[in-house]
Amino acid sequence: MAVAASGYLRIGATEVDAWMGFGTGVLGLMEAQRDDASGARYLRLDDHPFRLMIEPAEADGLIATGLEFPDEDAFRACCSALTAAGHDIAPGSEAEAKRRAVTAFATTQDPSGNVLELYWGRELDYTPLVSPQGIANFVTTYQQTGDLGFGHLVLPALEFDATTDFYTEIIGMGITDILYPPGMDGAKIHFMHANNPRQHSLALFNGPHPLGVVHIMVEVETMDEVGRAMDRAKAAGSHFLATLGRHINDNMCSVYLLAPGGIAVEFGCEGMLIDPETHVATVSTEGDLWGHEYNFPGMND
Ligand SMILES: Cc1ccc(O)c(O)c1CC[C@@H]1C(=O)CC[C@]2(C)C(=O)CC[C@@H]12
Ligand SMILES: [Fe+2]
Repeated sequence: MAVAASGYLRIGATEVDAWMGFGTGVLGLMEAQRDDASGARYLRLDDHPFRLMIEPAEADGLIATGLEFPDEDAFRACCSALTAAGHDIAPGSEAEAKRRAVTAFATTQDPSGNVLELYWGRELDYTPLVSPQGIANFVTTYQQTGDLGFGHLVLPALEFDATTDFYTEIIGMGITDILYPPGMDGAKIHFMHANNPRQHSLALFNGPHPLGVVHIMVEVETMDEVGRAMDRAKAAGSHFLATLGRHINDNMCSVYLLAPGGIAVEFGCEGMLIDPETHVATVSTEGDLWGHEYNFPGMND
């Protein structure tokens, strides 16, 4: 029943071209050409046909998170467990599955209302990944073969305890660590891993977020690629949501940028891996070894 990875994100954008310009020009992701009459555009990080789907929308924000299951049995078992626990779940049509390049998927919501697409059987893209910014590799695999997923995301979870139980008991994630961020009274973050070594694939924050996602993260192999992305972000006039810093829990050295429309994107390197089978959850009272000075829009006005 354990989920394999955070596979893809569907992002709604009021200005799709601007998002694509940021995705390719600043983040260095590759645009994937796919037949799509809806005006959606696609970004690749690896051999998955896309990891980010950027869709024209009335409002900016996260539309859905695609969670990958290892096979049909695991996918069906999770769907059955959701139904048994009283959650609404809607099967995706064949055409909708084709658009996502998956064999089958089903849509549901976690108890805080975050939309999830559970899927299995992705059709891979064999054409070489060519980053428009010359990034050799995004970190989505380990030991050549294992899938680490696209990166990670943090979802708002007002129903914090019920949502945590939903991911650990039904989706099959494990708690990696729990953070009480210093200076944020009552704030709590649950970092959770899927059945792969990425330290966290999905985290829950016990507050609201107008965009439906607190941030998303993509990882590169070297500090130089983080630095080069910072130069491109500066040249493009992107807002830096946080300065360069290194997290304690996953050792990630990263910077946070704002994409057009406002979604925060963490861009980092050197993320630590864990053994999902044997990992023991810990509790942190600090988020950073150094850096990550936040500058939320309007904070210093
Ligand atoms: C603390 C931490 C560890 C690993 C991560 O990948 C990571 O993103 C974080 C920071 C999480 C978190 C956030 O996303 C938005 C703003 C937050 C709530 C803060 O203001 C402190 C912690 C931050
Ligand atoms: Fe993060």
